[in-house]
Amino acid sequence: MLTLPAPAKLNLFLHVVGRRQDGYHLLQTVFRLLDFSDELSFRLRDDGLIKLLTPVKGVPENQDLCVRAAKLLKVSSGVKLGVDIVLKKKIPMGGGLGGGSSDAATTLMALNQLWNLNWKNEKLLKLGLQLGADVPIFLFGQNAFAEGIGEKLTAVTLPAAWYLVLVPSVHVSTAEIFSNKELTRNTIPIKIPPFSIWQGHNDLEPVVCGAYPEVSRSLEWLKKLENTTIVTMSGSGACVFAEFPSESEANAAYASIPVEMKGFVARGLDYHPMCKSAK
Ligand SMILES: C[C@](O)(CO)[C@H](O)COP(=O)(O)OP(=O)(O)OC[C@H]1O[C@@H](n2ccc(N)nc2=O)[C@H](O)[C@@H]1O
Ligand SMILES: Nc1ncnc2c1ncn2[C@@H]1O[C@H](COP(=O)(O)OP(=O)(O)OP(=O)(O)O)[C@@H](O)[C@H]1O
Repeated sequence: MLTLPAPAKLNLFLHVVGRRQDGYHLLQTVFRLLDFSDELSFRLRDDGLIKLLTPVKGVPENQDLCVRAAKLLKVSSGVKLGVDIVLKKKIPMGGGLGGGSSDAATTLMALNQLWNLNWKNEKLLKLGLQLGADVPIFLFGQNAFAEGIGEKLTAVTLPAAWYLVLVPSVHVSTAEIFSNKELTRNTIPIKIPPFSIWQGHNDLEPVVCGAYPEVSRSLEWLKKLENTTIVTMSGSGACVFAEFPSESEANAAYASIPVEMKGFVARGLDYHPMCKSAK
């Protein structure tokens, strides 16, 4: 068994700067990888079948992003092998933390190894984008400024930081938020680095807060905390987070969350845990 992590991400800001003709939105965002991961295990099969031994509740096996990733790589590479996958989910689903996309990226990297394909990272990145706009960042393997629909990536160095992430108990559909009439799509594009991560905002946040009062309440609660450097929503929500310069400040804030709120503290990473540079 090959066991590997699939980390979560945060969008430190998320600007919607336009819309493509196919309806996809042009974004500018900074992705930060988190020390908070799903765990995937892979066992080679020589009968060519792709099996998820631990189906996720509510997600049919053939729609699970790791199964879709494995099937796409199998068809694209023409390999005759298969795989058994065991997925231990920890990242909240539909939370804006990119869990499904990260599972897909880890699957692509694992099978590239297990099936001896030796595909270059760039080729995997292109394939990954077919599965979702958030897949490329996990294959890129380090914090990045992203443009386009999330696939034009420039590495960025971010300060050490800890995050208190609140997980409202609502599921937000990314497609629904992007298609909302109230969404503004005209934030003025910023120049590629240098820029300040602290001066950004998330254009999807007012739309999600309008539709889901629990997200709004969680955000308001975070905004009252002291010593935060960023307070915003990640991706299309529902998760919201506060950034702190130290672990003790993040833990102190976590200790004070009201009983009805759920969350966790995680350290910001510099690299994906599967990246050589991370070791
Ligand atoms: C909001 C973010 O999480 C920010 O990182 C991503 O842009 C979303 O990435 P994702 O979850 O991988 O999204 P996808 O599975 O590619 O797209 C889901 C749906 O969201 C909408 N969508 C997504 C990304 C984008 N740049 N513009 C869009 O309009 C499209 O309607 C699409 O059908
Ligand atoms: N392995 C998987 N893990 C989580 N969700 C999956 C998986 N495979 C498919 N899905 C589907 O994808 C949807 C979005 O999942 P995910 O947890 O990646 O959302 P998200 O964090 O909001 O994504 P993003 O930040 O990329 O918008 C889920 O509601 C689920 O139906």
